[in-house]
Amino acid sequence: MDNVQLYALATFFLFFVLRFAISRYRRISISHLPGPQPESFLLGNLRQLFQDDIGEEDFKLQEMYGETMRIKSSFGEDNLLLMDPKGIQYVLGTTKYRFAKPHDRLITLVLSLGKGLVSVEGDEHQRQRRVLLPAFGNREMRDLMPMFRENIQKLVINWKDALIDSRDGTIVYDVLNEATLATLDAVGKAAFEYDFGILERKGNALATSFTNFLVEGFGLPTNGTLLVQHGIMGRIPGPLLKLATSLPLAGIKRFKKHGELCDSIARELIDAKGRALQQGKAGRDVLSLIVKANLSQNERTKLSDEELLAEFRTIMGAGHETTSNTLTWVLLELSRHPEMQTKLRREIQRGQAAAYSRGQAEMSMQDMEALPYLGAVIKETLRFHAVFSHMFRTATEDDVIPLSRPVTTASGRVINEIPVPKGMRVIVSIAGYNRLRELWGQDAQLYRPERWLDGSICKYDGTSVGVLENLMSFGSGPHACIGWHFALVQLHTILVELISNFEFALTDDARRVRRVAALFMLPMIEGQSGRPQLPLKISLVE
Ligand code: HEM
Repeated sequence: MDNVQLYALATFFLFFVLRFAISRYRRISISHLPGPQPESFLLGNLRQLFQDDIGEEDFKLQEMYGETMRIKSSFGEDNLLLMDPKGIQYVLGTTKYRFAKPHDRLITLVLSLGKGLVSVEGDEHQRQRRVLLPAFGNREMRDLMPMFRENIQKLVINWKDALIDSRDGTIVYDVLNEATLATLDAVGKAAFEYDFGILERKGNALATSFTNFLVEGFGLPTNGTLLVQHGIMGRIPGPLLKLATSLPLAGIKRFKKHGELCDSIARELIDAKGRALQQGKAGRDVLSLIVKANLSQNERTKLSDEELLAEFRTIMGAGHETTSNTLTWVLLELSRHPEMQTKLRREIQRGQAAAYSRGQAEMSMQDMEALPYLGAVIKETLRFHAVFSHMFRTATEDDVIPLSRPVTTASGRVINEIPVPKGMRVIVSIAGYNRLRELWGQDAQLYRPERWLDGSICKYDGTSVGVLENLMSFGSGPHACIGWHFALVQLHTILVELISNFEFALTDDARRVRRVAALFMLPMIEGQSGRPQLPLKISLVE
Protein backbone atom coordinates (compact mmCIF):
# COMPACT_ATOMS: atom_id res chain seq x y z
CA MET A 1 0.00 0.00 0.00
CA ASP A 2 1.57 3.39 -1.04
CA ASN A 3 1.40 6.61 1.01
CA VAL A 4 -1.57 8.05 -0.90
CA GLN A 5 -3.65 4.94 -0.21
CA LEU A 6 -2.59 5.02 3.44
CA TYR A 7 -3.65 8.69 3.79
CA ALA A 8 -6.95 7.97 2.05
CA LEU A 9 -7.64 5.06 4.42
CA ALA A 10 -6.71 7.11 7.50
CA THR A 11 -8.95 10.01 6.34
CA PHE A 12 -11.80 7.60 5.70
CA PHE A 13 -11.37 6.08 9.16
CA LEU A 14 -11.13 9.52 10.83
CA PHE A 15 -14.28 10.63 9.03
CA PHE A 16 -16.26 7.72 10.50
CA VAL A 17 -14.85 8.20 14.00
CA LEU A 18 -15.71 11.93 13.85
CA ARG A 19 -19.17 11.27 12.46
CA PHE A 20 -19.80 8.73 15.25
CA ALA A 21 -18.50 11.17 17.92
CA ILE A 22 -20.61 14.09 16.60
CA SER A 23 -23.77 11.98 16.40
CA ARG A 24 -23.15 10.78 19.99
CA TYR A 25 -22.57 14.37 21.16
CA ARG A 26 -25.67 15.70 19.42
CA ARG A 27 -28.07 12.94 20.28
CA ILE A 28 -30.58 12.99 23.11
CA SER A 29 -28.98 11.60 26.26
CA ILE A 30 -30.39 9.65 29.20
CA SER A 31 -27.25 10.11 31.32
CA HIS A 32 -29.22 12.37 33.72
CA LEU A 33 -31.42 9.43 34.78
CA PRO A 34 -30.69 7.64 38.05
CA GLY A 35 -28.86 4.33 37.76
CA PRO A 36 -26.09 2.15 39.17
CA GLN A 37 -22.34 2.68 38.68
CA PRO A 38 -20.94 0.40 35.98
CA GLU A 39 -18.69 -2.42 37.16
CA SER A 40 -16.32 -2.00 34.23
CA PHE A 41 -16.02 -0.11 30.94
CA LEU A 42 -16.10 -3.32 28.94
CA LEU A 43 -19.20 -4.89 30.50
CA GLY A 44 -20.90 -1.97 32.28
CA ASN A 45 -23.67 -3.43 34.45
CA LEU A 46 -24.26 -6.43 32.19
CA ARG A 47 -22.57 -8.94 34.45
CA GLN A 48 -24.75 -8.08 37.46
CA LEU A 49 -27.90 -8.12 35.33
CA PHE A 50 -27.37 -11.26 33.29
CA GLN A 51 -24.70 -13.34 35.01
CA ASP A 52 -25.76 -13.37 38.62
CA ASP A 53 -28.95 -15.11 39.71
CA ILE A 54 -31.25 -13.73 37.02
CA GLY A 55 -33.71 -11.08 38.24
CA GLU A 56 -31.96 -10.53 41.61
CA GLU A 57 -30.12 -7.42 40.36
CA ASP A 58 -33.37 -6.01 38.93
CA PHE A 59 -35.06 -6.39 42.32
CA LYS A 60 -32.18 -4.59 44.06
CA LEU A 61 -32.15 -1.81 41.46
CA GLN A 62 -35.90 -1.39 41.79
CA GLU A 63 -35.48 -0.74 45.53
CA MET A 64 -32.71 1.80 44.89
CA TYR A 65 -33.78 3.67 41.77
CA GLY A 66 -37.46 2.89 41.16
CA GLU A 67 -38.92 1.51 37.96
CA THR A 68 -37.04 3.42 35.26
CA MET A 69 -33.28 3.88 35.16
CA ARG A 70 -30.15 4.15 33.10
CA ILE A 71 -27.77 1.23 33.08
CA LYS A 72 -24.48 0.85 31.26
CA SER A 73 -23.95 -1.89 28.73
CA SER A 74 -20.52 -2.49 27.20
CA PHE A 75 -18.11 0.31 26.15
CA GLY A 76 -19.90 2.85 28.37
CA GLU A 77 -23.14 2.79 26.32
CA ASP A 78 -26.31 3.96 28.12
CA ASN A 79 -29.33 1.62 27.98
CA LEU A 80 -32.78 2.31 29.44
CA LEU A 81 -33.93 -0.32 31.94
CA LEU A 82 -37.72 -0.27 32.14
CA MET A 83 -40.09 -1.85 34.67
CA ASP A 84 -42.69 0.93 34.58
CA PRO A 85 -46.14 -0.29 33.35
CA LYS A 86 -46.99 2.71 31.16
CA GLY A 87 -43.45 2.79 29.74
CA ILE A 88 -43.61 -0.92 28.90
CA GLN A 89 -47.05 -0.57 27.36
CA TYR A 90 -45.74 2.24 25.16
CA VAL A 91 -42.55 0.50 24.05
CA LEU A 92 -44.01 -2.96 23.38
CA GLY A 93 -47.59 -2.12 22.50
CA THR A 94 -48.72 1.43 21.60
CA THR A 95 -45.85 2.17 19.25
CA LYS A 96 -46.20 -1.19 17.45
CA TYR A 97 -42.87 -1.72 15.66
CA ARG A 98 -41.31 1.70 16.42
CA PHE A 99 -39.32 0.02 19.16
CA ALA A 100 -38.07 -2.95 17.15
CA LYS A 101 -36.09 -6.00 18.13
CA PRO A 102 -32.38 -5.07 17.75
CA HIS A 103 -30.96 -6.02 14.34
CA ASP A 104 -28.34 -8.35 15.85
CA ARG A 105 -31.05 -10.27 17.74
CA LEU A 106 -33.16 -10.60 14.59
CA ILE A 107 -30.17 -11.96 12.67
CA THR A 108 -29.49 -14.50 15.44
CA LEU A 109 -33.17 -15.48 15.48
CA VAL A 110 -33.19 -15.97 11.70
CA LEU A 111 -30.08 -18.12 12.03
CA SER A 112 -31.56 -20.28 14.78
CA LEU A 113 -35.27 -20.40 13.88
CA GLY A 114 -35.51 -19.25 10.25
CA LYS A 115 -37.45 -16.26 8.92
CA GLY A 116 -40.59 -17.09 10.90
CA LEU A 117 -42.82 -15.10 13.22
CA VAL A 118 -40.28 -14.27 15.97
CA SER A 119 -37.58 -13.16 13.53
CA VAL A 120 -39.36 -10.50 11.47
CA GLU A 121 -40.78 -7.02 12.11
CA GLY A 122 -43.33 -4.59 10.61
CA ASP A 123 -45.54 -5.56 7.65
CA GLU A 124 -43.79 -8.89 7.25
CA HIS A 125 -44.58 -9.77 10.85
CA GLN A 126 -48.19 -8.58 10.57
CA ARG A 127 -48.75 -10.72 7.47
CA GLN A 128 -47.28 -13.84 9.09
CA ARG A 129 -49.20 -13.30 12.31
CA ARG A 130 -52.52 -12.89 10.41
CA VAL A 131 -52.09 -16.35 8.87
CA LEU A 132 -50.97 -18.06 12.09
CA LEU A 133 -53.30 -16.46 14.64
CA PRO A 134 -56.55 -18.39 13.84
CA ALA A 135 -54.74 -21.68 14.55
CA PHE A 136 -53.94 -20.55 18.12
CA GLY A 137 -57.44 -19.53 19.31
CA ASN A 138 -58.73 -20.53 22.74
CA ARG A 139 -61.24 -23.03 21.27
CA GLU A 140 -58.66 -24.63 18.99
CA MET A 141 -56.28 -25.05 21.91
CA ARG A 142 -58.91 -26.53 24.22
CA ASP A 143 -59.63 -29.16 21.55
CA LEU A 144 -56.00 -30.28 21.94
CA MET A 145 -56.41 -31.11 25.65
CA PRO A 146 -57.16 -34.88 25.22
CA MET A 147 -53.97 -35.17 23.17
CA PHE A 148 -51.97 -33.46 25.94
CA ARG A 149 -53.52 -35.77 28.54
CA GLU A 150 -52.79 -38.92 26.56
CA ASN A 151 -49.22 -37.74 26.22
CA ILE A 152 -48.58 -36.96 29.88
CA GLN A 153 -50.24 -40.22 30.96
CA LYS A 154 -47.38 -42.00 29.18
CA LEU A 155 -44.91 -40.15 31.39
CA VAL A 156 -46.99 -41.07 34.46
CA ILE A 157 -46.78 -44.77 33.49
CA ASN A 158 -42.99 -44.50 32.95
CA TRP A 159 -42.49 -42.93 36.39
CA LYS A 160 -44.79 -45.47 38.09
CA ASP A 161 -42.80 -48.32 36.50
CA ALA A 162 -39.55 -46.76 37.75
CA LEU A 163 -41.04 -46.34 41.24
CA ILE A 164 -42.12 -50.00 41.36
CA ASP A 165 -38.53 -51.00 40.46
CA SER A 166 -37.02 -48.62 43.03
CA ARG A 167 -35.74 -49.92 46.37
CA ASP A 168 -37.30 -47.33 48.70
CA GLY A 169 -40.33 -46.19 46.71
CA THR A 170 -38.67 -42.97 45.56
CA ILE A 171 -36.85 -41.89 42.42
CA VAL A 172 -34.75 -38.80 41.78
CA TYR A 173 -35.34 -37.43 38.31
CA ASP A 174 -34.15 -34.30 36.58
CA VAL A 175 -37.66 -32.86 36.13
CA LEU A 176 -36.37 -30.24 33.67
CA ASN A 177 -35.24 -32.99 31.31
CA GLU A 178 -38.42 -35.04 31.81
CA ALA A 179 -40.66 -31.99 31.31
CA THR A 180 -38.73 -30.93 28.21
CA LEU A 181 -39.11 -34.38 26.62
CA ALA A 182 -42.82 -34.47 27.50
CA THR A 183 -43.55 -31.00 26.10
CA LEU A 184 -41.49 -31.69 22.97
CA ASP A 185 -43.59 -34.80 22.35
CA ALA A 186 -46.80 -32.87 23.08
CA VAL A 187 -45.97 -29.89 20.84
CA GLY A 188 -44.92 -32.30 18.08
CA LYS A 189 -48.26 -34.13 18.21
CA ALA A 190 -50.62 -31.24 18.97
CA ALA A 191 -49.08 -28.71 16.63
CA PHE A 192 -47.89 -30.95 13.78
CA GLU A 193 -49.26 -34.49 14.29
CA TYR A 194 -45.59 -35.44 14.41
CA ASP A 195 -44.68 -38.31 16.72
CA PHE A 196 -41.26 -37.93 18.34
CA GLY A 197 -41.97 -41.12 20.31
CA ILE A 198 -39.86 -39.73 23.15
CA LEU A 199 -42.03 -40.97 25.98
CA GLU A 200 -41.96 -44.45 24.48
CA ARG A 201 -38.16 -43.96 24.69
CA LYS A 202 -37.78 -44.30 20.89
CA GLY A 203 -34.63 -42.68 19.48
CA ASN A 204 -35.34 -39.60 17.34
CA ALA A 205 -32.72 -37.41 15.65
CA LEU A 206 -34.86 -34.26 15.84
CA ALA A 207 -35.54 -34.75 19.55
CA THR A 208 -31.80 -35.15 20.14
CA SER A 209 -31.16 -32.00 18.15
CA PHE A 210 -33.62 -30.03 20.32
CA THR A 211 -31.88 -31.26 23.49
CA ASN A 212 -29.68 -28.54 24.98
CA PHE A 213 -30.36 -26.47 21.83
CA LEU A 214 -30.45 -23.20 23.78
CA VAL A 215 -27.32 -23.72 25.80
CA GLU A 216 -25.25 -25.13 22.94
CA GLY A 217 -26.47 -22.50 20.48
CA PHE A 218 -26.58 -19.36 22.59
CA GLY A 219 -24.16 -20.33 25.36
CA LEU A 220 -24.35 -19.56 29.08
CA PRO A 221 -23.73 -15.92 30.06
CA THR A 222 -19.96 -15.90 30.55
CA ASN A 223 -18.06 -12.59 30.30
CA GLY A 224 -17.18 -13.52 26.73
CA THR A 225 -20.73 -14.29 25.55
CA LEU A 226 -22.04 -11.15 27.30
CA LEU A 227 -19.48 -9.00 25.52
CA VAL A 228 -20.17 -10.58 22.14
CA GLN A 229 -23.98 -10.69 22.45
CA HIS A 230 -24.54 -7.31 24.15
CA GLY A 231 -21.48 -5.32 23.15
CA ILE A 232 -20.01 -6.36 19.85
CA MET A 233 -22.79 -7.82 17.70
CA GLY A 234 -25.04 -4.77 18.01
CA ARG A 235 -22.21 -2.56 16.73
CA ILE A 236 -21.64 -4.57 13.56
CA PRO A 237 -23.77 -3.29 10.66
CA GLY A 238 -26.54 -5.72 9.59
CA PRO A 239 -25.11 -6.79 6.20
CA LEU A 240 -21.71 -7.50 7.74
CA LEU A 241 -23.26 -9.44 10.61
CA LYS A 242 -25.30 -11.51 8.15
CA LEU A 243 -22.02 -12.34 6.37
CA ALA A 244 -20.53 -13.39 9.72
CA THR A 245 -23.24 -16.04 10.07
CA SER A 246 -21.30 -18.02 7.44
CA LEU A 247 -18.27 -18.32 9.76
CA PRO A 248 -17.45 -21.90 10.78
CA LEU A 249 -18.13 -21.34 14.52
CA ALA A 250 -19.49 -24.16 16.68
CA GLY A 251 -22.74 -22.33 17.67
CA ILE A 252 -23.46 -21.34 14.05
CA LYS A 253 -22.81 -24.87 12.79
CA ARG A 254 -25.13 -26.22 15.50
CA PHE A 255 -27.95 -23.89 14.38
CA LYS A 256 -27.50 -24.74 10.70
CA LYS A 257 -27.49 -28.49 11.24
CA HIS A 258 -30.61 -28.18 13.38
CA GLY A 259 -32.26 -26.00 10.72
CA GLU A 260 -31.59 -28.52 7.94
CA LEU A 261 -33.05 -31.36 10.02
CA CYS A 262 -36.15 -29.34 10.96
CA ASP A 263 -36.71 -28.24 7.36
CA SER A 264 -36.53 -31.77 5.97
CA ILE A 265 -39.17 -32.98 8.45
CA ALA A 266 -41.33 -29.85 8.07
CA ARG A 267 -41.32 -30.21 4.26
CA GLU A 268 -42.74 -33.75 4.52
CA LEU A 269 -45.37 -32.67 7.05
CA ILE A 270 -46.49 -29.62 5.01
CA ASP A 271 -46.81 -31.75 1.86
CA ALA A 272 -48.84 -34.35 3.76
CA LYS A 273 -51.17 -31.65 5.20
CA GLY A 274 -51.63 -30.14 1.73
CA ARG A 275 -52.55 -33.55 0.25
CA ALA A 276 -54.96 -34.29 3.13
CA LEU A 277 -56.65 -30.91 2.61
CA GLN A 278 -57.12 -31.59 -1.09
CA GLN A 279 -58.82 -34.87 -0.17
CA GLY A 280 -61.07 -33.01 2.29
CA LYS A 281 -59.38 -34.66 5.28
CA ALA A 282 -58.11 -31.62 7.19
CA GLY A 283 -56.52 -32.41 10.57
CA ARG A 284 -57.11 -30.36 13.74
CA ASP A 285 -53.45 -29.81 14.53
CA VAL A 286 -51.92 -26.33 14.33
CA LEU A 287 -50.03 -26.97 11.08
CA SER A 288 -53.16 -28.22 9.27
CA LEU A 289 -54.97 -25.03 10.33
CA ILE A 290 -52.04 -22.88 9.16
CA VAL A 291 -51.76 -24.66 5.79
CA LYS A 292 -55.53 -24.25 5.35
CA ALA A 293 -55.47 -20.56 6.35
CA ASN A 294 -52.55 -19.99 3.99
CA LEU A 295 -54.48 -21.47 1.05
CA SER A 296 -57.29 -18.96 1.53
CA GLN A 297 -54.91 -15.96 1.46
CA ASN A 298 -54.21 -14.09 -1.77
CA GLU A 299 -50.70 -14.25 -3.26
CA ARG A 300 -49.60 -11.03 -1.55
CA THR A 301 -50.68 -11.96 1.96
CA LYS A 302 -49.87 -15.68 2.08
CA LEU A 303 -46.78 -17.32 3.57
CA SER A 304 -44.00 -18.44 1.25
CA ASP A 305 -42.66 -22.02 1.40
CA GLU A 306 -39.57 -20.75 3.23
CA GLU A 307 -41.76 -19.02 5.84
CA LEU A 308 -43.92 -22.12 6.34
CA LEU A 309 -40.77 -24.14 7.04
CA ALA A 310 -39.56 -21.47 9.46
CA GLU A 311 -42.88 -21.55 11.36
CA PHE A 312 -42.23 -25.24 12.14
CA ARG A 313 -38.88 -24.43 13.73
CA THR A 314 -40.31 -21.37 15.45
CA ILE A 315 -43.33 -23.07 17.00
CA MET A 316 -41.33 -26.12 18.05
CA GLY A 317 -38.57 -23.93 19.49
CA ALA A 318 -40.79 -21.32 21.16
CA GLY A 319 -43.39 -23.85 22.27
CA HIS A 320 -41.68 -26.60 24.19
CA GLU A 321 -38.87 -25.26 26.41
CA THR A 322 -40.91 -22.26 27.57
CA THR A 323 -43.68 -24.52 28.88
CA SER A 324 -41.32 -27.15 30.27
CA ASN A 325 -39.34 -24.49 32.13
CA THR A 326 -42.48 -23.01 33.65
CA LEU A 327 -43.57 -26.50 34.68
CA THR A 328 -40.16 -27.09 36.27
CA TRP A 329 -40.46 -23.90 38.35
CA VAL A 330 -43.98 -24.95 39.47
CA LEU A 331 -42.61 -28.29 40.67
CA LEU A 332 -39.71 -26.58 42.44
CA GLU A 333 -42.03 -24.18 44.31
CA LEU A 334 -44.41 -26.99 45.25
CA SER A 335 -41.43 -28.95 46.61
CA ARG A 336 -40.26 -25.90 48.56
CA HIS A 337 -43.80 -25.46 49.94
CA PRO A 338 -45.25 -28.93 50.74
CA GLU A 339 -48.34 -27.32 52.30
CA MET A 340 -49.16 -25.70 48.94
CA GLN A 341 -48.60 -29.02 47.20
CA THR A 342 -51.03 -30.77 49.56
CA LYS A 343 -53.60 -27.98 49.15
CA LEU A 344 -53.38 -28.25 45.35
CA ARG A 345 -53.57 -32.05 45.40
CA ARG A 346 -56.70 -31.98 47.57
CA GLU A 347 -58.35 -29.48 45.21
CA ILE A 348 -57.52 -31.64 42.18
CA GLN A 349 -58.77 -34.80 43.91
CA ARG A 350 -62.05 -33.05 44.81
CA GLY A 351 -62.38 -31.93 41.17
CA GLN A 352 -61.74 -35.48 39.92
CA ALA A 353 -64.25 -36.95 42.39
CA ALA A 354 -66.90 -34.45 41.24
CA ALA A 355 -66.22 -35.31 37.58
CA TYR A 356 -66.50 -39.07 38.28
CA SER A 357 -69.77 -38.52 40.16
CA ARG A 358 -71.13 -36.77 37.05
CA GLY A 359 -70.28 -39.91 35.06
CA GLN A 360 -67.19 -38.42 33.36
CA ALA A 361 -64.08 -40.57 32.96
CA GLU A 362 -61.79 -37.55 33.41
CA MET A 363 -62.00 -33.85 34.21
CA SER A 364 -62.75 -31.69 31.17
CA MET A 365 -60.78 -28.51 30.41
CA GLN A 366 -63.66 -26.53 31.86
CA ASP A 367 -63.48 -28.58 35.08
CA MET A 368 -59.74 -27.92 35.37
CA GLU A 369 -60.16 -24.20 34.77
CA ALA A 370 -62.73 -24.12 37.56
CA LEU A 371 -60.05 -25.18 40.09
CA PRO A 372 -59.08 -21.83 41.60
CA TYR A 373 -55.90 -22.88 43.39
CA LEU A 374 -54.54 -24.65 40.30
CA GLY A 375 -55.03 -21.45 38.29
CA ALA A 376 -53.43 -19.41 41.10
CA VAL A 377 -50.36 -21.71 41.25
CA ILE A 378 -49.85 -21.46 37.48
CA LYS A 379 -50.21 -17.65 37.40
CA GLU A 380 -48.03 -17.16 40.48
CA THR A 381 -45.28 -19.26 38.86
CA LEU A 382 -45.54 -17.30 35.62
CA ARG A 383 -45.22 -14.10 37.69
CA PHE A 384 -42.44 -15.25 39.99
CA HIS A 385 -40.35 -17.18 37.46
CA ALA A 386 -41.08 -15.54 34.10
CA VAL A 387 -38.98 -17.61 31.70
CA PHE A 388 -38.23 -14.56 29.56
CA SER A 389 -36.69 -12.30 32.21
CA HIS A 390 -35.87 -9.43 29.83
CA MET A 391 -36.87 -8.24 26.38
CA PHE A 392 -34.74 -6.06 24.17
CA ARG A 393 -35.90 -3.31 21.84
CA THR A 394 -34.22 -0.46 19.90
CA ALA A 395 -35.82 2.93 19.18
CA THR A 396 -36.07 3.24 15.39
CA GLU A 397 -36.54 7.03 15.71
CA ASP A 398 -36.24 9.72 18.40
CA ASP A 399 -39.16 9.15 20.77
CA VAL A 400 -40.64 10.09 24.14
CA ILE A 401 -41.64 7.31 26.55
CA PRO A 402 -44.47 8.16 29.00
CA LEU A 403 -44.24 6.78 32.56
CA SER A 404 -46.67 5.63 35.27
CA ARG A 405 -44.38 6.94 37.99
CA PRO A 406 -42.21 10.08 37.59
CA VAL A 407 -38.41 9.94 37.76
CA THR A 408 -36.12 12.47 39.48
CA THR A 409 -33.10 13.32 37.31
CA ALA A 410 -29.56 14.07 38.53
CA SER A 411 -30.38 17.81 38.56
CA GLY A 412 -33.44 17.21 40.78
CA ARG A 413 -35.99 17.74 37.97
CA VAL A 414 -39.07 15.50 38.18
CA ILE A 415 -40.07 14.13 34.78
CA ASN A 416 -43.09 12.09 33.66
CA GLU A 417 -41.71 11.09 30.30
CA ILE A 418 -38.31 10.20 28.93
CA PRO A 419 -36.99 11.41 25.58
CA VAL A 420 -34.87 8.71 23.95
CA PRO A 421 -32.72 8.96 20.82
CA LYS A 422 -32.96 6.80 17.72
CA GLY A 423 -30.80 3.72 18.26
CA MET A 424 -31.21 3.64 22.06
CA ARG A 425 -31.52 0.14 23.48
CA VAL A 426 -34.42 -0.39 25.86
CA ILE A 427 -34.27 -3.40 28.18
CA VAL A 428 -37.75 -4.31 29.39
CA SER A 429 -37.34 -6.10 32.70
CA ILE A 430 -40.20 -8.59 32.90
CA ALA A 431 -38.60 -9.98 36.07
CA GLY A 432 -38.71 -6.51 37.65
CA TYR A 433 -42.21 -5.61 36.46
CA ASN A 434 -43.60 -8.94 37.72
CA ARG A 435 -42.41 -8.06 41.25
CA LEU A 436 -43.72 -4.46 41.49
CA ARG A 437 -45.14 -3.97 44.98
CA GLU A 438 -47.68 -1.42 43.73
CA LEU A 439 -49.17 -4.09 41.48
CA TRP A 440 -48.72 -7.42 43.18
CA GLY A 441 -48.84 -6.37 46.84
CA GLN A 442 -46.30 -5.56 49.54
CA ASP A 443 -45.11 -9.18 49.63
CA ALA A 444 -44.44 -9.29 45.86
CA GLN A 445 -41.02 -10.85 46.59
CA LEU A 446 -42.71 -13.95 48.04
CA TYR A 447 -44.08 -16.90 46.11
CA ARG A 448 -47.69 -16.89 47.31
CA PRO A 449 -50.43 -18.24 44.96
CA GLU A 450 -53.08 -17.02 47.43
CA ARG A 451 -52.53 -13.42 46.21
CA TRP A 452 -54.57 -14.36 43.10
CA LEU A 453 -57.52 -15.32 45.28
CA ASP A 454 -57.53 -12.86 48.20
CA GLY A 455 -57.72 -9.59 46.27
CA SER A 456 -54.20 -8.42 47.17
CA ILE A 457 -53.34 -7.65 43.53
CA CYS A 458 -53.79 -3.91 42.97
CA LYS A 459 -54.50 -1.94 39.83
CA TYR A 460 -51.52 0.51 40.01
CA ASP A 461 -52.49 3.35 37.64
CA GLY A 462 -54.87 1.22 35.59
CA THR A 463 -52.36 0.61 32.78
CA SER A 464 -52.99 -2.79 31.29
CA VAL A 465 -50.10 -4.72 29.79
CA GLY A 466 -49.67 -8.35 28.80
CA VAL A 467 -52.21 -10.87 27.58
CA LEU A 468 -53.01 -12.61 30.87
CA GLU A 469 -54.18 -10.59 33.87
CA ASN A 470 -51.53 -7.89 33.61
CA LEU A 471 -48.70 -10.44 33.73
CA MET A 472 -45.80 -9.65 31.43
CA SER A 473 -44.66 -13.28 31.23
CA PHE A 474 -46.20 -13.82 27.77
CA GLY A 475 -44.92 -10.47 26.51
CA SER A 476 -47.10 -7.65 25.19
CA GLY A 477 -48.00 -5.88 21.96
CA PRO A 478 -47.68 -7.21 18.39
CA HIS A 479 -45.04 -9.80 19.36
CA ALA A 480 -46.93 -11.10 22.44
CA CYS A 481 -46.88 -14.88 22.75
CA ILE A 482 -49.14 -16.46 20.15
CA GLY A 483 -49.11 -19.77 22.04
CA TRP A 484 -50.28 -18.62 25.48
CA HIS A 485 -53.61 -20.51 25.33
CA PHE A 486 -51.67 -23.57 24.17
CA ALA A 487 -49.31 -23.21 27.15
CA LEU A 488 -52.12 -22.76 29.68
CA VAL A 489 -54.11 -25.78 28.46
CA GLN A 490 -50.93 -27.84 28.58
CA LEU A 491 -49.88 -26.64 32.05
CA HIS A 492 -53.34 -27.36 33.52
CA THR A 493 -53.43 -30.86 31.99
CA ILE A 494 -49.89 -31.84 32.97
CA LEU A 495 -50.18 -30.55 36.54
CA VAL A 496 -53.47 -32.37 37.17
CA GLU A 497 -51.89 -35.67 36.10
CA LEU A 498 -48.58 -35.19 37.94
CA ILE A 499 -49.87 -33.77 41.22
CA SER A 500 -52.70 -36.30 41.55
CA ASN A 501 -50.25 -39.19 41.06
CA PHE A 502 -46.94 -38.08 42.59
CA GLU A 503 -45.42 -36.23 45.51
CA PHE A 504 -42.43 -34.00 44.83
CA ALA A 505 -39.72 -33.14 47.36
CA LEU A 506 -36.44 -31.17 47.32
CA THR A 507 -33.11 -32.90 46.87
CA ASP A 508 -29.88 -31.36 48.25
CA ASP A 509 -29.06 -30.17 44.73
CA ALA A 510 -32.48 -28.58 44.29
CA ARG A 511 -31.87 -26.51 47.45
CA ARG A 512 -28.98 -24.84 45.60
CA VAL A 513 -30.80 -24.01 42.40
CA ARG A 514 -29.97 -20.75 40.57
CA ARG A 515 -31.81 -19.00 37.78
CA VAL A 516 -29.50 -18.67 34.78
CA ALA A 517 -30.11 -16.77 31.53
CA ALA A 518 -29.47 -18.59 28.22
CA LEU A 519 -31.85 -16.69 25.90
CA PHE A 520 -34.39 -17.56 28.54
CA MET A 521 -34.21 -18.54 32.19
CA LEU A 522 -33.05 -22.03 33.13
CA PRO A 523 -32.38 -23.76 36.47
CA MET A 524 -28.73 -24.60 37.27
CA ILE A 525 -27.27 -26.08 40.43
CA GLU A 526 -24.95 -23.71 42.31
CA GLY A 527 -21.34 -24.85 42.00
CA GLN A 528 -22.06 -27.22 39.09
CA SER A 529 -21.16 -26.21 35.58
CA GLY A 530 -22.57 -27.99 32.56
CA ARG A 531 -26.18 -28.48 31.69
CA PRO A 532 -29.23 -26.89 33.33
CA GLN A 533 -31.17 -29.31 35.53
CA LEU A 534 -33.52 -29.67 38.46
CA PRO A 535 -33.34 -33.03 40.26
CA LEU A 536 -36.37 -33.63 42.49
CA LYS A 537 -37.37 -36.61 44.63
CA ILE A 538 -40.55 -38.26 43.38
CA SER A 539 -42.79 -40.75 45.20
CA LEU A 540 -46.31 -42.09 44.68
CA VAL A 541 -49.23 -40.29 46.30
CA GLU A 542 -50.56 -42.46 49.16
C1 HEM B 1 -45.26 -20.83 29.60
C2 HEM B 1 -45.02 -20.87 28.33
C3 HEM B 1 -44.66 -19.70 27.46
C4 HEM B 1 -44.12 -18.49 27.79
C5 HEM B 1 -43.76 -17.97 29.17
C6 HEM B 1 -43.96 -17.74 26.56
C7 HEM B 1 -43.48 -16.44 26.49
C8 HEM B 1 -43.38 -15.70 25.32
C9 HEM B 1 -42.97 -14.33 25.24
C10 HEM B 1 -42.55 -13.47 26.42
C11 HEM B 1 -43.01 -13.96 23.94
C12 HEM B 1 -42.68 -12.57 23.37
C13 HEM B 1 -41.23 -12.45 22.92
C14 HEM B 1 -40.88 -11.06 22.43
O1 HEM B 1 -41.71 -10.16 22.36
O2 HEM B 1 -39.71 -10.88 22.11
C15 HEM B 1 -43.44 -15.11 23.18
C16 HEM B 1 -43.58 -15.13 21.82
C17 HEM B 1 -43.93 -16.25 21.11
N1 HEM B 1 -44.35 -17.47 21.62
FE1 HEM B 1 -44.47 -17.95 23.56
N2 HEM B 1 -44.38 -18.52 25.52
C18 HEM B 1 -44.84 -19.72 26.02
C19 HEM B 1 -45.37 -20.76 25.31
C20 HEM B 1 -45.51 -20.81 23.96
C21 HEM B 1 -46.08 -21.91 23.22
C22 HEM B 1 -46.66 -23.17 23.85
C23 HEM B 1 -45.98 -21.59 21.88
C24 HEM B 1 -46.42 -22.37 20.67
C25 HEM B 1 -46.94 -23.54 20.68
C26 HEM B 1 -45.35 -20.28 21.80
C27 HEM B 1 -45.05 -19.62 20.63
C28 HEM B 1 -44.60 -18.32 20.58
C29 HEM B 1 -44.35 -17.63 19.32
C30 HEM B 1 -44.49 -18.22 17.92
C31 HEM B 1 -43.94 -16.32 19.66
C32 HEM B 1 -43.59 -15.19 18.71
C33 HEM B 1 -44.80 -14.28 18.55
C34 HEM B 1 -44.53 -13.09 17.65
O3 HEM B 1 -43.38 -12.66 17.54
O4 HEM B 1 -45.51 -12.60 17.07
N3 HEM B 1 -45.09 -19.84 23.08
N4 HEM B 1 -43.67 -16.17 24.04
